[in-house]
Amino acid sequence: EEDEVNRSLIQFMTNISPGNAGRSSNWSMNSDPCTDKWEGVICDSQSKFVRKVILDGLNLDGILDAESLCKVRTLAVLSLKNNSVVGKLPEGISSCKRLTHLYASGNHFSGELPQSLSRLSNLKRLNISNNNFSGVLPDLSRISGLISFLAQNNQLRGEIPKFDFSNLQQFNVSNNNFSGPIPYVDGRFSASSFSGNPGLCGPPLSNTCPPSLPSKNGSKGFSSKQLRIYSGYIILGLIIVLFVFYKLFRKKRPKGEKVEVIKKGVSMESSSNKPSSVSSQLKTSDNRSEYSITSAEAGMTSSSLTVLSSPVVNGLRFEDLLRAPAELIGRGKHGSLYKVVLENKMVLAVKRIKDWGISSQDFKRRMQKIDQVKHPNVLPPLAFYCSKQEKLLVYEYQQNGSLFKLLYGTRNGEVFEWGSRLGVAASIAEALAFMYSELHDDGIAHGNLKSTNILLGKDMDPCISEYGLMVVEDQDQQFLAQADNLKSNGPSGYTAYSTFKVDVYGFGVILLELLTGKLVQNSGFDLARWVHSVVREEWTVEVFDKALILEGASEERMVNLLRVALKCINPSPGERPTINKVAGMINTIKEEEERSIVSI
Ligand SMILES: Nc1ncnc2c1ncn2[C@@H]1O[C@H](COP(=O)(O)OP(=O)(O)OP(=O)(O)O)[C@@H](O)[C@H]1O
Repeated sequence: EEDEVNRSLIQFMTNISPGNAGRSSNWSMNSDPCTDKWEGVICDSQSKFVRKVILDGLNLDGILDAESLCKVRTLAVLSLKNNSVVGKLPEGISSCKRLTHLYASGNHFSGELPQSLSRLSNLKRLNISNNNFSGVLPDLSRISGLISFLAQNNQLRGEIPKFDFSNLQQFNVSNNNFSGPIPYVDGRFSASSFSGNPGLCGPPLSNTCPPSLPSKNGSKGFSSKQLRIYSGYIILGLIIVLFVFYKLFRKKRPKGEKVEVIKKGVSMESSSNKPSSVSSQLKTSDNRSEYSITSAEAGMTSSSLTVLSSPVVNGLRFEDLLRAPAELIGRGKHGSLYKVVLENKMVLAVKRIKDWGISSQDFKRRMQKIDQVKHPNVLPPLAFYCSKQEKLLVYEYQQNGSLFKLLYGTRNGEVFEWGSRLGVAASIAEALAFMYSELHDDGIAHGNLKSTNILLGKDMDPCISEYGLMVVEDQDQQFLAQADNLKSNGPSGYTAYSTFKVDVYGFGVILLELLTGKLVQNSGFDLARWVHSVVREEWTVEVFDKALILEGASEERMVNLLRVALKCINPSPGERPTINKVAGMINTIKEEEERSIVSI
């Protein structure tokens, strides 16, 4: 494999300097790029893996052969500043999956940027300024970790993608042919980042955008906002009519009959005789079920669905949920999860909670409390339904799956590299610290923290789901029993306090999973014990995920994170650090990591 790296690098060099201009002298097949210190090649501290290729200002006048270069799978930094490289930035650049820094400024690159560029999910800095690039930009806003994008002095056109400007430290697209409104830049960038694009408008430039054209299928002069308002009235009217019908209708029904939602194979706990008015229409295919309910019941039940503050599902009604096709996608200890596709194509995840002895009032209060605390890395509940028999929670469905799947599923050749893992750990810890600071007095912790409950958002940002839905997992039963004893004659809320400590344990297990890539089945205990036993022998790389070692991740920082994990899974809850402390420790590691990368 080493030979392959040598051959690939030399092939790359041959293509980028066909006339031998500026070719570094000591690249040859019978030497080693790391130990023989090839000019422009920088390796990891143990001289095992090529990390950076830096060939600035060498009059290179060939093409960028990404296919060869990207065979060096450990490459993180490519810098070709101020040469005369020609041709396109090739589609194959996306095979350099670990690339964090790509500097191509000051060359003669031309043509469109490849769409595949947006798949370089680990990219932090991208500089393509001072070239002849043309065409529209790929959707680089998908790269969530991007902190610098410099593209000034090209001939790029089209609209500027909706970057998350709050994450960007550097941004410049001046002197191109971009057009249309500038996305909201959060006051972070000035006109100079956008100037020299005659078609661009809106702040921070001083020209205002022309009013947008009315839509073609002209709704007789209604704006979409007006339309929404009017349709809201119509829906409200319908609900009132339904309600009146329901009142009239109910008088004729025998007393005591309960309305029930019946789903495939899962009949409701409360009564076994199905009321005649409920038809249960079930599809036979596995895992698919359809709820069905008569309009009279729909009229009644709609009043019990509480839609929370998120604007995403404005006007959602219980009937909408019942009518939509629902697919069972998980049946856990605490209930089942359905994927529900609404008529308007919106996809929801509906959690049906099993056996939770909480009163409706307490449940409501709890959900409303949680709804008031918002953090970008915590999936907010959109709505909940609560009756004696049934507790449902509605979330937005997350297409990108869970951390569990990312770690253990088939990865399609995607790498989940060290920097991203560290980022995930830091984001979750920070989000938890924030939630706790807001919800501590109410004693609402997560309660069921594990990698299936860490979902990945659109930009692969981690998102904690099912916050506050559960009370406490098993592993601390002993401690909880003690806590309960204390509680009966001690300060109230002690159990709640312990729930936060249980979360810290759960978080520690997630850290272990990130570090080892090993499966923690249901208990989490085996992995913890195994790690302890390996670590007792001596600090060793045995425990770490092979992929991390191969990538050349810093052993020192992995060990530091392992130390944090071990503190979190301390068998005695009182000894575990607070999540604030944990977040602080992880951030320190992350800062060290970032310093080590940026220092080129
Ligand atoms: N909002 C969502 N969008 C997409 N997938 C989700 C969503 N919520 C959960 N999932 C995924 O669906 C699967 C089933 O979820 P469920 O919550 O039933 O399982 P669990 O977390 O293992 O069990 P439990 O929470 O009951 O202990 C999990 O793999 C989870 O990652």
